[in-house]
Amino acid sequence: MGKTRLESLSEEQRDKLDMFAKLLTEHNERLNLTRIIEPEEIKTRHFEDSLAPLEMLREYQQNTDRLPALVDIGSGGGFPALVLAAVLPDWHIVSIEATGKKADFQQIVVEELQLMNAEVISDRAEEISREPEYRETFDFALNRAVGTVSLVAEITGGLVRRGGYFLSYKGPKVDDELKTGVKTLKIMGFDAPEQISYETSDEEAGDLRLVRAKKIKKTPDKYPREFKYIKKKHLGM
Ligand SMILES: C[S@@+](CC[C@H](N)C(=O)[O-])C[C@H]1O[C@@H](n2cnc3c(N)ncnc32)[C@H](O)[C@@H]1O
Repeated sequence: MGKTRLESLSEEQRDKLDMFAKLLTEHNERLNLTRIIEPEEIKTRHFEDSLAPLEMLREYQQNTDRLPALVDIGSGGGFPALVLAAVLPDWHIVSIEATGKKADFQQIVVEELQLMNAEVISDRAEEISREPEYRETFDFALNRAVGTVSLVAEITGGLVRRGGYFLSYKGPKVDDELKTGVKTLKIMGFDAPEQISYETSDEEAGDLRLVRAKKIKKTPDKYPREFKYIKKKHLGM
């Protein structure tokens, strides 16, 4: 394999990620942020994995004359949102996390790493998705390990501007999820999704894929529904 995504970062960016790993280890026992605690695993399974769309995001940035914005929902201990914020200083990065103590930890990371481009919101993504301030404003809406494509598409679809993208970090089970997910994405205003395989230097990581769909139409105002309805019956089922 050529240079890993981590090796291609600047020394300053790698120092920030080292500081992030230290904070994660220090706070993990009290907050139960992650089961991944070995330093090498934090590097590959959290940092390198979070950086999977880095080239795609850089390319998108080169083709826009605005400062781009990205939202990550259900970011837990800050993945992928704050890793991307540490290496993409020109992007405005919003991290939405429902559990208050995890969002508080992320705020500590933002302050310690001086991530001026990052904003942490302690709330449910479907609530923020209905807010006019955020509705249809993001170039990318990301999610990793939050729920099925259908569930996250309804929760985040309304946050994406036309021409922007839905992006989900997934594994081989996604083929099954996409049976309903494709329909949900269409209802939310997206084109048919594509799958992009990627690797990290963790040889046991298995089959890793990014699912990406482009927003081509405005999301109908009635979505997302309240969470109890989303959970009861996925859109597109
Ligand atoms: C399994 S963790 C994944 C954390 C992180 N994305 C990662 O990959 O390490 C899922 C997180 O999503 C959060 N979450 C679940 N539903 C959410 C929602 N509707 N809005 C915001 N956060 C949500 C949970 O609180 C939890 O921290």
